[in-house]
Amino acid sequence: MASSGFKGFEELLELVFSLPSCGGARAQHGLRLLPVGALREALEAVQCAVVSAAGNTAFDAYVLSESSLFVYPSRAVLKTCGTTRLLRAVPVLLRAAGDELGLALWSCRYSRCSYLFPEAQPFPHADFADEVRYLDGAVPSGLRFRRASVMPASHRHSGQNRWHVYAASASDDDVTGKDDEHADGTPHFTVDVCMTNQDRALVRQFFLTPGDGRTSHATGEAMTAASGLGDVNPRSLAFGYAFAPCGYSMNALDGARYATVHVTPEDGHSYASYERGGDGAGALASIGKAVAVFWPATVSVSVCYYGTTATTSTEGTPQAIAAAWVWSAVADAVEPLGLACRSRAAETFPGAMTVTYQTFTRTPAASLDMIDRS
Ligand SMILES: C[S@@+](CC[C@H](N)C(=O)[O-])C[C@H]1O[C@@H](n2cnc3c(N)ncnc32)[C@H](O)[C@@H]1O
Repeated sequence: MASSGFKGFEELLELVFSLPSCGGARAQHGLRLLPVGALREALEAVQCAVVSAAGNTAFDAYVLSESSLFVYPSRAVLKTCGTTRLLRAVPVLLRAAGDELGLALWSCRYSRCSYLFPEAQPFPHADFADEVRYLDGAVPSGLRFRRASVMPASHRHSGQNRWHVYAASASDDDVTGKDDEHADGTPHFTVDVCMTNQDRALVRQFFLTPGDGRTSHATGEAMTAASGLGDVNPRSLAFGYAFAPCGYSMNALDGARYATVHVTPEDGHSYASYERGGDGAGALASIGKAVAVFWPATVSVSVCYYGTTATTSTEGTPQAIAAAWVWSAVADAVEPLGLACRSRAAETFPGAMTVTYQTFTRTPAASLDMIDRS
């Protein structure tokens, strides 16, 4: 943990592998067949550990001491925070997937917001240029389409949060056909919400009560229900975990869709994140509910989606969705909570991936009464 407090914004890594086309267990279960020892080695390199695990027919979900890991047959999504070294997992996972399962990397995506305490980060995380160099050296040369960017391109003011994205792909076409989530036609869409300066009374719910003799899982479950987080994605099965003396992490599973929430409630550097991967409409609709749980003074929302499969025309054919449509859907979810959009950006990356980024701050006229908690 950073000496100046928990660092807030997490970093997110998504690795997508090509599954064998010949059928069999490796094609069906892919990365889910990785030995426990390989996952442990990757997490040791990152300097975090599993505190809780769950799974369904589509994927495995792990709550970590520092955030979360999701393992699908062809995809690993690793989110970490604090002073972990997320990128150290890349060579370990690539080697294990190749040696143990014969799987080759198809695409890599890394993203993060500006750090609250960049000086507390270990190499290569203190500087985005170092992170990009590290990733360029770690991913196979066959991923020849590569791009790194910081959004928005220019600062409006010092201290403005910006979204850092690196993507590398074996193809410049839409990669979603490689993704197990698409086997059932579900489009690939990830929403990342970062919230700071939450309402103090609301985040007090994520402190343990002195003398509470329950387990971290039981208290986490109670926090999920009491905070309203359990209603954000009501169809999903949520696994909450309470840290001592405060802090909360939760993974939720709903078919091939995941959601994850991480809360640092300490005064002075309070932070919460909400991420949901899966279908576009459901993910966008859930943003407002997640923000309402924390009522933060500042919010940033990043949406990542793949070009041609995110929506369907009236004729039933896939069509690209415009970044402007995503901006407007995000604003419709967040602005009724008394937050106003301060900046927005959109860029395309290898693999026909589009990333949008918007920042919002609470308006002077906003009040908690604007939130419908029914
Ligand atoms: C739930 S994690 C979420 C991290 C979040 N992504 C961040 O960077 O702020 C952090 C919260 O759990 C608390 N915590 C307590 N023990 C912890 C531990 N062993 N590892 C990580 N966090 C711990 C921290 O004080 C903090 O409030």
